[in-house]
Amino acid sequence: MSSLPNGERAATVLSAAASLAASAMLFRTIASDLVPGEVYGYFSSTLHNIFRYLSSQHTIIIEEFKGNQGHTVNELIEAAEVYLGTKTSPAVRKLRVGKDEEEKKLAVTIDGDEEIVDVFEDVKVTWRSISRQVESLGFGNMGGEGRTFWLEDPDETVWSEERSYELSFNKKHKDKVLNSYFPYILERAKAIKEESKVVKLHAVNTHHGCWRDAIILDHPMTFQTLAMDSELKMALLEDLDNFVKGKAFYKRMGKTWRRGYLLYGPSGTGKSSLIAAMANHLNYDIYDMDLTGVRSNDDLRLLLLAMPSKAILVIEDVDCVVNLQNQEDNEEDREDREEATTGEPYNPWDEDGWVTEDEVEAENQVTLSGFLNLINGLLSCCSEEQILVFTTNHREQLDPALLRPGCIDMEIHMSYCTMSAFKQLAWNYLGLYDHPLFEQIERLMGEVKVTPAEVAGELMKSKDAGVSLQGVIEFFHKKIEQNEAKAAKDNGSTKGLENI
Ligand SMILES: Nc1ncnc2c1ncn2[C@@H]1O[C@H](COP(=O)(O)OP(=O)(O)OP(=O)(O)O)[C@@H](O)[C@H]1O
Repeated sequence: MSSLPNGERAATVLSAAASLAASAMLFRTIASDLVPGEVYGYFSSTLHNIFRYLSSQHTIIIEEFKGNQGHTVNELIEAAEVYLGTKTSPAVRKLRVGKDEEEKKLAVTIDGDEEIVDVFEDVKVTWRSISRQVESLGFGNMGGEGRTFWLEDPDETVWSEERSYELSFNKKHKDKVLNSYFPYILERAKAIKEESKVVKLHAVNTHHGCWRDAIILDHPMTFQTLAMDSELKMALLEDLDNFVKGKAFYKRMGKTWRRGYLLYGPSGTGKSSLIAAMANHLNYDIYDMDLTGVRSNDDLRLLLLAMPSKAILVIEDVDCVVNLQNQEDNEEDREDREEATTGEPYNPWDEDGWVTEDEVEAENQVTLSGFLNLINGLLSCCSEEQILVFTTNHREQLDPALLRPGCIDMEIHMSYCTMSAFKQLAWNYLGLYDHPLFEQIERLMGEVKVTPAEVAGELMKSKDAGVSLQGVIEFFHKKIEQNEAKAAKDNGSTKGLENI
């Protein structure tokens, strides 16, 4: 046992440690001074390889940028960030949280130097996030997609953060990690982003023949709140879900991964509401195309090509596009008219042998058959996972070409309000399952047709269930009276005609 007092003993220990460190440094300096560089390098890399060989672990590094210039953001690092954001544990001390307007949920990512353990098919993978400050000349990076920026002065230097991930796992699983785990992460990250994305509505910019900047579709309608025949609703939901899962099926059949629906029924029966419910259910954006506003087949082609997958193309009131349906007949009429005016056979060529401007314009006009040819030809090879929805209030006026399978695969009749639809509306607006006045309403519903929109309008007038339902009953009576008055008037005018 030392007989030195405590203070002196500590001083002795410190001075011994200092001299040991100094000796180690001196030894390293002498070794690197005396041993030639190549030999020193050879030994150190051999030692490193021996350690690597002896270790059962394999390490993969995922860097933020890839490519020769190192300016292309690595897709895998972004996918890893999204994926690891769902794998955080209380042990992770630092997280980055953000949300942009186009996301429904918060985006969580790990920040700084952190470690996360993930298990994939019994393979334990340890992730380490590394962030380091790098000096860059002429361009800067603020981290993340598209955040590389060029500086005005190319000689200016900025410091920016560069992220990377280091994964380690048992080396016997190297193939599994490369061939199954990474593709799984890419898929999962895509799905996580899809779940979080908000639904948007795109409309055509008729001046420029392109899609306008989209707006967020904040439509509350869902299949839970939509009032329609419950069997039809179930059938449609099943059809949509089968479509989403049908990639392999469509590929096997050699068919384009696309499904067409026709929604028909009177105004106010919920066709637009159903489209919103479909978009919310699938989380697909809506591309609302007014075909009469599309100037030419060329514009139409570009618009269709610009539509991504997971999209719903909506052509509303397709019966009103009557000119479009008859455009080919109109074309013949135009030629006949010109022949009658000029008294000469119709000639599409000018005196220099060029096709006239009128002719070019007429040729380029959008027609229904042109539209159908485009979606069956061009779209079928350039797109997938798209839904076409046509709506009409007058199914009987549609061109039979449109109703052929391959264009419209399922027809959905949106009918006047039925009792089951009424109950759904009463639940939506008043939170009612049942009420003594329902019986009277059911009886009246057998006497007169009302649309769900009309019923919804009445139910909205009061929060008091009794007052609101009484309002619906009065509405029914008024409608019956109006119908009777109209029938009497029509009857009167027919009798009048008979007497002539
Ligand atoms: N089936 C329904 N379920 C729930 N609400 C409905 C339904 N039908 C109509 N409504 C209500 O009525 C409003 C108008 O309906 P919607 O625009 O969907 O009808 P529509 O058939 O598309 O009419 P239009 O043919 O005139 O475009 C909706 O915003 C909704 O509040």
